[in-house]
Amino acid sequence: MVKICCIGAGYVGGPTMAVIALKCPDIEVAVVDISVGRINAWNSDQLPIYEPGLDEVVKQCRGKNLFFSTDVEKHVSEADIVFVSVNTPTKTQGLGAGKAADLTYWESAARMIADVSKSDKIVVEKSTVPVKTAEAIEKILTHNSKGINFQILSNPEFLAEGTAIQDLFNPDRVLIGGRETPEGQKAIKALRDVYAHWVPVERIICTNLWSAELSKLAANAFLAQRISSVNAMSALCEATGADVTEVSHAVGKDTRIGPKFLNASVGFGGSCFQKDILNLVYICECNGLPEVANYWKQVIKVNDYQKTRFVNRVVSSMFNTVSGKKIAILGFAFKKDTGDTRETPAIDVCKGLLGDKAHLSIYDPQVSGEQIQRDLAMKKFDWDHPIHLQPLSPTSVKQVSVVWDAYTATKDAHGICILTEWDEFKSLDYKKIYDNMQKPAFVFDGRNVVDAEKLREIGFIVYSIGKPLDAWLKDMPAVA
Ligand SMILES: NC(=O)C1=CN([C@@H]2O[C@H](COP(=O)(O)OP(=O)(O)OC[C@H]3O[C@@H](n4cnc5c(N)ncnc54)[C@H](O)[C@@H]3O)[C@@H](O)[C@H]2O)C=CC1
Ligand SMILES: O=C(O)[C@H]1O[C@H](OP(=O)(O)OP(=O)(O)OC[C@H]2O[C@@H](n3ccc(=O)[nH]c3=O)[C@H](O)[C@@H]2O)[C@H](O)[C@@H](O)[C@@H]1O
Repeated sequence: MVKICCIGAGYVGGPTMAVIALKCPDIEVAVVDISVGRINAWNSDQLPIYEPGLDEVVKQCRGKNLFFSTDVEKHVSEADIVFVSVNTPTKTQGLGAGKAADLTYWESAARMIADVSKSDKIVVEKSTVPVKTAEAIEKILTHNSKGINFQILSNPEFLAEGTAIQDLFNPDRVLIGGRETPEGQKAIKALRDVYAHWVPVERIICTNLWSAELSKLAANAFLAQRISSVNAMSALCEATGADVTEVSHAVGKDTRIGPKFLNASVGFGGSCFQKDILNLVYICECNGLPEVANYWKQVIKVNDYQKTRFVNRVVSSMFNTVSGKKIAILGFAFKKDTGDTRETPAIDVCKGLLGDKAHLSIYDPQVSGEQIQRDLAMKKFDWDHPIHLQPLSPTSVKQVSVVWDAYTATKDAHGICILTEWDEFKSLDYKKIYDNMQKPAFVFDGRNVVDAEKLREIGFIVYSIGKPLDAWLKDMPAVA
């Protein structure tokens, strides 16, 4: 029986391995992690991450051919294929701080693999890494190998949170990069055989190592660039009276452009877009390509601009101050159907409003108060280090309360900011909410989820990203 071990039981390692176990009953899969809490949660009824459909997949295989364990060394030494799916956050200190990927966790995993291995292994980069990482990993493994043969493959993951199981069941493509030697090709075939249990072979793309590594960074950069493009347009729409939804629709109808990923928003978030683009920028700079670096940097600058623009819109609309005012924040996760808050635009928007002395009442159906408090107190880039290495929850940020339903959050509020597109925000009883708010009552829809016309009929002053402005808002222009 082929044995797989995955180092890192996070958002990628957990769901990916659960699906491999489900689709490949002839393979034994062990997911290992140094975080005892995370592994305990994977072995309980309350999984450590919220992902639609994940519970069922885990329930079907756990204890049969899927195991979660903290015995990292045992499972690595027994495995034929070792996936490495550990954090690759942005460096916070030293050379390349604020841009380069921090490969500390990857390197320590590689050294451990070399230490405990007694048989040949295929080592698979699942984490997103800088192009050429495989070369460094190869060096670590071969210099410490005691004669064991390691083949390195790059097999980046393209799943999106909230749809991880769907994406894994039916991926657009699986990408496998390896050495162009007979041994490298043999390793590629072994991994292709795993995916071929359920992925049509024409969707399994095999390349050289560097193409696979770079394709992952490129894919995330292209996706984020689309959002920054539409968000840049949203500012121009507000200035001209065009409607960004109509513009996106018209642009996306061109089959060369396509309709997906053209929703204007308060900004993109999530653990990867910013981190991976910063990493790409750093690699370009290191390779003497400042023009290319600046081109991609602009995607992040526009994203920051969009968040600042939103905060300024809120403050300027409310008579240029939110000091002492209650603002309800609906949604804190970086997108719907996940409890993940890493690099969520809500952090920057909340910090911006707190900077203007607002009182925030925050509601998100999947994010705990403790997490929100930690996020609002955390330093930039700390969020993507392993949980057990993150700062313990500090004292709560005063002026912030976290509540468990939208009606409590909005009671007596002066304004509402919608920052995540949770479906439930579409069907709230906005009449009831309006009646319980201070007047004039404002809604700032950072995700274009509400029916603005209906809300205006109720009496709200409504701001929707990239849509023609209410007369009130026109009179109070926001400067980003
Ligand atoms: N979150 C996402 O949707 C996606 C993430 N990625 C990439 O996948 C990688 C992992 O991301 P996530 O799963 O989100 O991270 P995560 O933080 O959820 O999980 C990583 C896990 O690795 C563990 N770990 C770190 N060092 C370890 C070691 N030496 N031995 C054992 N366990 C160790 C940590 O304790 C943590 O539980 C990153 O490179 C990310 O860029 C790629 C595609 C999608
Ligand atoms: O490498 C990764 O981590 C992953 O990053 C993204 O996945 P994810 O961040 O989970 O979620 P997305 O659906 O891409 O959304 C990212 C952010 O963009 C925002 N977004 C998305 C689409 C859109 O049209 N507009 C928009 O503002 C979302 O609200 C969210 O804040 C990519 O979609 C995945 O392919 C990739 O594997």
